[in-house]
Amino acid sequence: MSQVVATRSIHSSFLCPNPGSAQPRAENLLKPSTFSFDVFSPKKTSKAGFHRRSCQIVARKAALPPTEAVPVSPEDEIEEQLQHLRVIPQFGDTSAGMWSKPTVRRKTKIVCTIGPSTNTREMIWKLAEAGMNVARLNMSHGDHASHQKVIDLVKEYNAQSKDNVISIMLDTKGPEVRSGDLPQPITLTPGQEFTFTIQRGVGTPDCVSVNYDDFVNDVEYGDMLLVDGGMMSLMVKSKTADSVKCEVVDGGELKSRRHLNVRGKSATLPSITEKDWDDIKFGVDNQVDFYAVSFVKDAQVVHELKSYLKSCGADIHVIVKIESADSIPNLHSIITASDGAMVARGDLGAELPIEEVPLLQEEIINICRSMGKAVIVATNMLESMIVHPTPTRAEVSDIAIAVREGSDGIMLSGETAHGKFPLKAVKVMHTVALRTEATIPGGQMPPNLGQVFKNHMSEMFAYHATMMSNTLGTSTVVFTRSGFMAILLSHYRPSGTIFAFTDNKRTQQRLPLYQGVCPIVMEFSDDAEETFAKALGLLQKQGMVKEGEEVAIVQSGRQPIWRSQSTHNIQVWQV
Ligand SMILES: Nc1ncnc2c1ncn2[C@@H]1O[C@H](COP(=O)(O)OP(=O)(O)OP(=O)(O)O)[C@@H](O)[C@H]1O
Ligand SMILES: CC(=O)C(=O)O
Repeated sequence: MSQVVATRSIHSSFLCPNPGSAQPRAENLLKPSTFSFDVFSPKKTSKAGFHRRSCQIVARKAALPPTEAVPVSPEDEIEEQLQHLRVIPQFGDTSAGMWSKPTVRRKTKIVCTIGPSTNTREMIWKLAEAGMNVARLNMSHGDHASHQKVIDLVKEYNAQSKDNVISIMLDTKGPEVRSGDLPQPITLTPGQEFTFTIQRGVGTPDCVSVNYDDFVNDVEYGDMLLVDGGMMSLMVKSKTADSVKCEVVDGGELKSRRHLNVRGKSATLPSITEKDWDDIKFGVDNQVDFYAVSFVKDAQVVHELKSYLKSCGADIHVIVKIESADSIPNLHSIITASDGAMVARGDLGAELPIEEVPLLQEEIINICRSMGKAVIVATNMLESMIVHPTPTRAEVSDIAIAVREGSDGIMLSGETAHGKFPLKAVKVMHTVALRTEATIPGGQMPPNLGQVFKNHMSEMFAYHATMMSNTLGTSTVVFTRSGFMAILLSHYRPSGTIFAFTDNKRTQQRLPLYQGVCPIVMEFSDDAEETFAKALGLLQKQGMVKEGEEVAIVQSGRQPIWRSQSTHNIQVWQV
């Protein structure tokens, strides 16, 4: 087995699948003068019989003479392995084997809103097996008892599942403005006069209550009011101290408790209402994994929530929902303060002109990718599947675009909450994402590579592990306590799966949202090699890797597990 060693540059020896402009920049940013690299090429057999045969790259801070050595040995099997990665899955592919589990093989993660169609034990199990990675609880609907039941079921699923884990995301109601209850739906016709009042309990054919006292102050003559994100629209004509008189522009059937937005304006309500704080506390008590915070307008609210969570010792990550017109000028600071963002296209397309939505989607994904934050694209992704068993072509294209743009997650709302075909919707999303991913070249780097994380050494190792696994066509195995290194690797979007081993259940629970990460909980022993061998044995037993396959093992990150404080390394092991 030949082994070629390059001694000059660690980068020039790697075959970059995407030799674009990011490469030279990456080299400059990531080439530290104070680190050295060793390659250990002899074939070794570990205690458990695995071969650590290809190479081991180790960096120690200024501890070794400044020589650099790296293997550049695309071996005979590599083309075969790359071919394997290029295999294009077909609709309904049920082939067993190393990649048969949808949740392992697909990289883009699926978020499912749980509601009346899916809140049973049977449906949670079926959704999980069909490919759900994150269960979303929408606090605009249901009560704590119904959400508690879902949380308990997801936790029960996680406890019994050997190789799959579902995160729980609690989505706050936020300062939603809604119309009041009506005894029966009202038909609104274009040109008709219709009034919204802040008086409570009004529901007649020409006037209905709104749940927000400042509504009259927030709207002005000429404003366009949208019902249900634009299903109907009304132009403001005049107002009094307690009511707003409108003319119907686009008519339809107005039902009880419908969403109201003012085109181009956000309500002057706080992003986190009293109800939201109550729901957040419910999330802390139940140790959910993520909050999706509705109608965030500035970073201040994220800081406030994070300091509350810190004060209660809660390890829950914060995803900001970008859906408010006021959030757009503050996108950078809001996303910087958060752990990720959701492109909440429903309200976003109501508060802003609808043609802005695809542009903002791309911009938000790019900002998140460049900051190493998670990003989810949400709403209407398979809307027609609420009532039909097959999607429209436009919906399929919409999923493909979100995947190509590099979203970590894609979300189903009404499709799984109250739709007729929740499982089919998940399967369509899975298949479309998988098919699209098969066409994306590996190694597409975020634009400001090397500048995001202060922990430069970990970033460099994430970069090199990605290059190495892409070149050799291997998966990556990482050992992580906080999840940091797995998230960092995901940020580099390696072609193979990132198997993230952790001894922390909370970390395992959080990682399913991240692109390409397959989290596995396992006890770590005091001996690194023994732990590596145990991890590979487990992957092999679950059919996630097969005998003879190579994997890149990364030891890096903020908190050393076995290595000494200043030593990081990448090894290639053969199963
Ligand atoms: N926990 C729940 N209990 C009951 N119904 C639910 C629940 N979650 C969602 N739904 C139903 O599924 C629909 C779609 O869910 P989604 O999360 O998209 O709600 P939404 O964005 O708040 O929509 P809407 O404006 O209709 O409330 C909701 O409108 C609601 O009818
Ligand atoms: C998801 C959500 O809240 C929206 O699209 O508005």
